[in-house]
Amino acid sequence: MLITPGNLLATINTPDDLRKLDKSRLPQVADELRQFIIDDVSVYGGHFGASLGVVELTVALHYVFNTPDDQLIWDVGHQAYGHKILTGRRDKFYTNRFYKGLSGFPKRKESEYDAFGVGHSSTSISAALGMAVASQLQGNLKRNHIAVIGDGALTAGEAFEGMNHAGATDSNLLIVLNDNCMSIDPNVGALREYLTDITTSHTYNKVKDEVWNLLGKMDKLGKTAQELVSQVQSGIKSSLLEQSNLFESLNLRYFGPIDGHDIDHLVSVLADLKHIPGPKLLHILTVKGKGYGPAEKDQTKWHAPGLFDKVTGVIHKKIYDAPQPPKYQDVFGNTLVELAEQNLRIVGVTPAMPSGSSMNLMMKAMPKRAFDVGIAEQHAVTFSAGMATQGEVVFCNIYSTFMQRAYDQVIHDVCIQELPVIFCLDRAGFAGADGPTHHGAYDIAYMRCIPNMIVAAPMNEQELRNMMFTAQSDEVQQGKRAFTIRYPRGEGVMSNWRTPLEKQVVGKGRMISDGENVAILTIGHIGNYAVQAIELLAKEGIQPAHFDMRYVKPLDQELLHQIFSRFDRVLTVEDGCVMGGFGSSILEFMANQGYMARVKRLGIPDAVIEHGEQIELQRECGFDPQGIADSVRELLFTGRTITV
Ligand SMILES: Cc1ncc(C[n+]2csc(CCOP(=O)(O)OP(=O)(O)O)c2C)c(N)n1
Ligand SMILES: CC(=O)[C@@H](O)[C@H](O)COP(=O)(O)O
Ligand SMILES: [Mg+2]
Repeated sequence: MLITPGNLLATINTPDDLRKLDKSRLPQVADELRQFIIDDVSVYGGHFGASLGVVELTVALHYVFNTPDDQLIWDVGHQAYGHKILTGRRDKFYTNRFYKGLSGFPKRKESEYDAFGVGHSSTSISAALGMAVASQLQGNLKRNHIAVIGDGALTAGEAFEGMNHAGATDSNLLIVLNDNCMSIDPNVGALREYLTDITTSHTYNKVKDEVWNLLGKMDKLGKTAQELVSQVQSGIKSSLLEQSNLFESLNLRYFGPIDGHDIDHLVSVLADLKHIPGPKLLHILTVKGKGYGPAEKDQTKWHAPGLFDKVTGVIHKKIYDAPQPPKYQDVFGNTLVELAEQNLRIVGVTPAMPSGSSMNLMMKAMPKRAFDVGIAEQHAVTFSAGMATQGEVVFCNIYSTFMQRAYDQVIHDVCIQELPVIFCLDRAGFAGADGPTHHGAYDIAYMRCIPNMIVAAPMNEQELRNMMFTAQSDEVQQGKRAFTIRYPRGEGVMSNWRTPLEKQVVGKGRMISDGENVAILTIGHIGNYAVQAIELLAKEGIQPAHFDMRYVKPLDQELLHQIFSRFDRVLTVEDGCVMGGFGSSILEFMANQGYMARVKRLGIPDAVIEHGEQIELQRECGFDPQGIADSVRELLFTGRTITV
């Protein structure tokens, strides 16, 4: 179903159409754009509040700057729906985040207006600076390079690395700081306090007024904006602006704060800034969810609300006849609180995903022992390591994809120092509609090669609880190895999941069902698909055996010896990259032990797998229940696959 645009929006197929309009018509464009986003997301889903908050900014940027020649980069990109709609993708927008449809994030392959692919936060400044420096090297001094970054994304180290470098250049870079005082959950940390102070400080507002007054007189005075700005700045040389403005201290000219919903003012300010060379930062204040009451009120819930009734603001909930399994994240959150009540040394750490990881349960129950550290995965890991040196039992929960940011910290700060930090990697496997930037594809491969690291994956909720229980036990903590537990986005399989906690033997797998001719070895939740595949095969009289290995590292060697002495056809299944993953670990075992067998490995291939529902992507990669059954048939009835 196409969403019907308003009359004016319907005439805008590219930013060129927008730029032909009189400035007085821009508020109408913004209103229609906002309505279009509400209409679309209510029916098709996706990220919501962030895009509503930057509607005016989006229109103003495309109006003032000469996109796509001017390079516009949206940090994270979850707020770029308006940008997509104005840049030729309005009629396809109903496919946003669907299998084979538009990506939910800017993507270079999708449009020339998407200057840089995003999804993970805080890359925009570095990328825009790289482009700006390249433009300089190529003699193009006119091109503008704009990074739009949120206050949440600004908490990450990479944003500061970019600003630190930018301030030492004369590159043509504009950073627009979109400050809405929110990350997904409320933004945290000293920087948030600083931005609030700067927003409310009389001194800054006075300075800001002086700058804008002068810029406003630019035409009459016949001076260049550059001259005027330096005039203002030299006038206040030793003032508070230079001494204590964080951005000024980094050599970025600071402008603002201004109202990011006043489109008229935004356009004038951006038009002025366009003529000011060098690195500069415009601080705008916006409201996440702007223009849609419920989203303004509960900004966390409306970050990505799912489908909703746009008139009543009621978010649709699926109705089931029977109790449904909980999400893995909730099993994690509840079990953590349960464990922390008994073990007073337990602490929790999340980098900016309290709701997404359900760490918010512990933050609420034990506010002093659970920490949201901002979008700062590297810091989260080293901070955890620091606490572990003092005997704290740390559960550091990071989405698998975001843990990629903190790889050095895992090796250098945790494993080399033999610190038993517990990493709970949520969203392991396909993330679904968020797509390749968010798939948790690589964690098995990147964790299992690190010394002093245990890697486990639960097949169900009970297993997750038991793995958490095991990881925090004195015996395992004293073993001085880090402990990774990976589990997927979404629901488990047990409606009655509050099972008694039982300690596991680290590195022990289990047989799920016995069979003949083929052994299926699985790791984690995907083992449930093997169970379904076996049910399908049973109808044909085929009965493979199934083993849930539980631990990728250490592998259950005893069980593997039993398996390879009985089976010469083996299928491994994982919801992670095949290269270097669980299946590879089985091949290594075979090579080391001298076993010969036909082995087929199912998992995520060496390719970028796009977005779609998890099951669609698993099907594409051949490890949905049907695909697993097909592979068993292939091992049984067709030629060789892999021989070691
Ligand atoms: C490296 C990384 N960590 C975590 C996330 C998850 N995440 C996506 S948006 C977001 C909040 C961003 O806040 P902000 O930049 O202020 O943008 P807003 O949503 O407020 O517009 C977070 C934590 C991410 N995309 N990348
Ligand atoms: C844009 C971003 O990175 C997050 O909003 C992400 O989409 C959250 O994913 P979940 O919905 O799985 O928590
Ligand atoms: Mg924000």
